[in-house]
Amino acid sequence: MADFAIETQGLSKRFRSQLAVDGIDLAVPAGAVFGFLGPNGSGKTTTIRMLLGLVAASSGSARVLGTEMPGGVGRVLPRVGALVEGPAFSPFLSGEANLRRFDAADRGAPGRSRGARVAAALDRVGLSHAAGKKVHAYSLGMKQRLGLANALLMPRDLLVLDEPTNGLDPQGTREVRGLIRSLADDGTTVFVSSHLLAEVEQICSHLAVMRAGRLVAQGTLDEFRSAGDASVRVQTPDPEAARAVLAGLGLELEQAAGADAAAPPPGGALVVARLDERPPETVVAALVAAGVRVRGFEAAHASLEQRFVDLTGEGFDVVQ
Ligand SMILES: Nc1ncnc2c1ncn2[C@@H]1O[C@H](COP(=O)(O)OP(=O)(O)OP(=O)(O)O)[C@@H](O)[C@H]1O
Repeated sequence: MADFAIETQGLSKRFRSQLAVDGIDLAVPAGAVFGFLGPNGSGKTTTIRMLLGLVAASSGSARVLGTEMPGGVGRVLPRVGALVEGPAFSPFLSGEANLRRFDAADRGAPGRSRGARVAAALDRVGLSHAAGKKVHAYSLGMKQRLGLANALLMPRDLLVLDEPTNGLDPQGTREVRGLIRSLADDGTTVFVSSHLLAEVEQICSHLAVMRAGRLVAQGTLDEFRSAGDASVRVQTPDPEAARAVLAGLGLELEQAAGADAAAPPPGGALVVARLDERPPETVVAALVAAGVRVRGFEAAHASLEQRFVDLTGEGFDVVQ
């Protein structure tokens, strides 16, 4: 198996005057749960469509499961489960009948075991109870689950999911997260796009961030977490003295979010400064040496959310 499940070089897509995807170099390690994050319109779906051979790239190259696309599409796609803009289900057939039709269209899927395969896929996405219901009576979330079940009919090496929790309620979202985790535990590489930071943060081992067609960052979740600016937060009854010590060390003081200078909390006021390269313990030592009473001390990197706002220039919907 290739080291990378997906690899692109300079992959671009132009729609008339608009460069929807602008020369991206993606590297999705085999076995990763890879979050493809970006605001609406940043080029995620267009990238996914190029990876699956649904739309031709304007320039650049893409390898999926070690095979050049779109040339290898016939060999690669049977190993890839995809959920992209919901498959075209027939509204007047039941969920089960729809899945049977999709399964029958897959030449690699043996007919004898079709019933068991369809039942297992429905069960995996929690739709067994609605198997016989016609799809036009499904809610958006149920249709989304059916799309997932379709992607899961056969064992896959790679799952490509475009906004898989779109339309799901919080319970459904949790279930899909759990499902993605269990698939990843089975060794499947999962490439999942989202505009919800909270969603990918909880399930992904790796992230890439898109902004206006460009890939602005990619790496492991841990790399993202430790890449942001760090700060120190000091809880003290001597805020003025603490500020003087921090400023004396050359650290830039920041406004403490939520701190109310007029009414310091019983534990003392919160003093926050941006940390440079020095180890945080040297800051504690300087505070103590200056006689500042330290009741609480925390050195932390900027939140992942702040990092994404910095990278994309806009906020993410972090509520889910
Ligand atoms: N077929 C098309 N013709 C013209 N422009 C398109 C086409 N498909 C996408 N675009 C444009 O390309 C840009 C990127 O769209 P894309 O759907 O890839 O973004 P996205 O990150 O998936 O956003 P969303 O989360 O809203 O789906 C958008 O400005 C979109 O309007």
